[in-house]
Amino acid sequence: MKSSELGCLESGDLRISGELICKICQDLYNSGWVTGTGGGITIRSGDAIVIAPSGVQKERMQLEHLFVMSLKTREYLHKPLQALKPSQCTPLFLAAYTCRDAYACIHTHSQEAILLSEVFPNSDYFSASGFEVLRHIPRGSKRNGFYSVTDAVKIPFINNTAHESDLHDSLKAAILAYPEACAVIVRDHGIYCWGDTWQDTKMNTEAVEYLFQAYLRSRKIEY
Ligand SMILES: CSCCC(=O)C(=O)COP(=O)(O)O
Ligand SMILES: [Zn+2]
Repeated sequence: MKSSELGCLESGDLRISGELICKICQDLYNSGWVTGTGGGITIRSGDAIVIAPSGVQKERMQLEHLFVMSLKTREYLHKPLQALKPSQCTPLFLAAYTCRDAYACIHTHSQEAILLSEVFPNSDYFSASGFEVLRHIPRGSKRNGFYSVTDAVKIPFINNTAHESDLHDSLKAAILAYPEACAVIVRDHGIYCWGDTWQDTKMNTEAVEYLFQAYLRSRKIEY
């Protein structure tokens, strides 16, 4: 790959963000959260956002597969030379950027999100209290502080749709309705989780998914 074919991904913060997207997707794959091309991540650099391509094995992506879009104009500043399409998650990622001024957003296809959808078939949100990991989950943004062990976190559910992009309106409504949530659960599909930096987004995702695992295992012990 000639470096000139990378366009604005060739150097600087955008290259760093692109390399992070490829590396973090390997981490997410190893956690079982982005298998079978599902899931993904976007990272912002100023007004530009770096987006993964659609329908590819996210754990095997390289810089030359990525897209760069202007958050302001929504025009693509760079597209890969290969015939790839931007992730179907792009409209959902944009909702996290515009509604929460996020600096990154992760979409997982975790099995725990699916199991919680079954445990709470009619609830508007998932709620849990009494777990130490709550201290690692921000109240929407770390600017608002973090939950305490005795607080009850609320993470909203939205119903899944036939196409990822059809989730946009319900995801945006849930983000706005639950200002103290840093994630939304898409029933029988996965989660969208965001943060004030890429590090916070990765940590928030790990904390939320850990909470789901601990909650589900604690219920299994009850039985
Ligand atoms: C087979 S996964 C269907 C799309 C989806 O839910 C997803 O998370 C990944 O979409 P992408 O366009 O990024 O492959
Ligand atoms: Zn998905």
